[in-house]
Amino acid sequence: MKAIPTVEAIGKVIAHDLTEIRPGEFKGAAFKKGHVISKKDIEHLLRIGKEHIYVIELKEDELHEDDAAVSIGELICGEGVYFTEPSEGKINIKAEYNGLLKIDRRLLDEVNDLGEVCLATIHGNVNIQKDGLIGGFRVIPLIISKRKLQAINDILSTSNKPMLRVKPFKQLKAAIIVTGGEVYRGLIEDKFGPVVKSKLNKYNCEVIMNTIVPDDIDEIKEAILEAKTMGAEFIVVTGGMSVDPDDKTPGAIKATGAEIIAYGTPVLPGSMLLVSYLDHIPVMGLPGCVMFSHTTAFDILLPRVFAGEAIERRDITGLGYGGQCLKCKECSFPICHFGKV
Ligand SMILES: Nc1nc2c(c(=O)[nH]1)N[C@H]1C(S)=C(S)[C@@H](COP(=O)(O)OP(=O)(O)OC[C@H]3O[C@@H](n4cnc5c(N)ncnc54)[C@H](O)[C@@H]3O)O[C@H]1N2
Ligand code: MOO
Repeated sequence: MKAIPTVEAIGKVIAHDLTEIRPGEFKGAAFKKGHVISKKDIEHLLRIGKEHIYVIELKEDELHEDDAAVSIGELICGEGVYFTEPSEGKINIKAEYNGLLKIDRRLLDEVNDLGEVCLATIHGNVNIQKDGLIGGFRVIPLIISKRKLQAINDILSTSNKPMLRVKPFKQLKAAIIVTGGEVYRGLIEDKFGPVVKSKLNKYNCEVIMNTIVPDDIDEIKEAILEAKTMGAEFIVVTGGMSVDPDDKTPGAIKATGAEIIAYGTPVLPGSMLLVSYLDHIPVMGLPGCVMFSHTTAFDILLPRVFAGEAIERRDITGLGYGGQCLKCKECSFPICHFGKV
């Protein structure tokens, strides 16, 4: 810190907040610590009685916190991610459009581990809305060494993908196949199809087939294969997922030749969910709880399906940590721990 005449301070960084009081009108910081003094500020500074001020002198290899935040924002924000103007050294990081938020956790941890920086985010793999807040970045001190910026750059260059990205959702054609003899015979009204449809509609999805079949392996299998022939890019089969003799859905999905990624997910509700791929088309078996519960394993996986991600076994088995829904009175998912790993 160094005291200099105010008239010589253009381009210098103010070392602490400077208070202005205009009786009956205003009391507060006229200039914040860290502010870079411009020509138009000089008159204002003199008006509040500052003929000399303490400034921080940036050395050749140092950066002001605002400049550091902008430089790092440019390094970490990839496709579909933008950041706001720095304010008090902090940028907010937001989504350019709706999509699946991807965060490289290793890069995030390594950057924070450097010290003197703070990069905080929400969890990844969630459906993020346009302009939704992804996180914030600031450097901890008022000035930071350019070497730190280089170190961050070095960490980020160990990956061929940016740390933060938003994958746009695809407009998939979907098929809903409702199983259950009681529904097929009209003993009860189908309540499952509409629940699934409304969940798919949130992703601008076109439902090209919506059919009801009895608990019969061949009929369910044929319906799945027909959906594929019709051009379905996502096939959902409801009901018949547990252990009763009439529960035929897992067997029927298998009989189509689909590769079963997981039958059973460590998620409650949603434990009996099945994820498979039939020639790269995701085919899911949905247990009764998806109709009954507000939020289940199905909601956790949907954004990934619509972003075109291939779901692997480890993606499913890793859901146990954070896989218990607390069934809050008002569901705030995805703004909760559910489905976050
Ligand atoms: N012994 C065990 N029993 C159950 C287990 C288990 O692990 N061991 N898991 C439970 C869990 S978890 C769930 S979830 C359900 C899964 O049920 P299913 O997917 O087999 O559902 P269904 O038996 O087909 O139906 C259950 C219930 O829901 C009604 N239903 C089904 N489809 C429709 C529809 N389209 N519209 C209206 N209502 C529908 C159906 O009539 C039944 O009442 O299994 C537990 N059991
Ligand atoms: O598939 Mo069930 O949730 O766990 O109710």
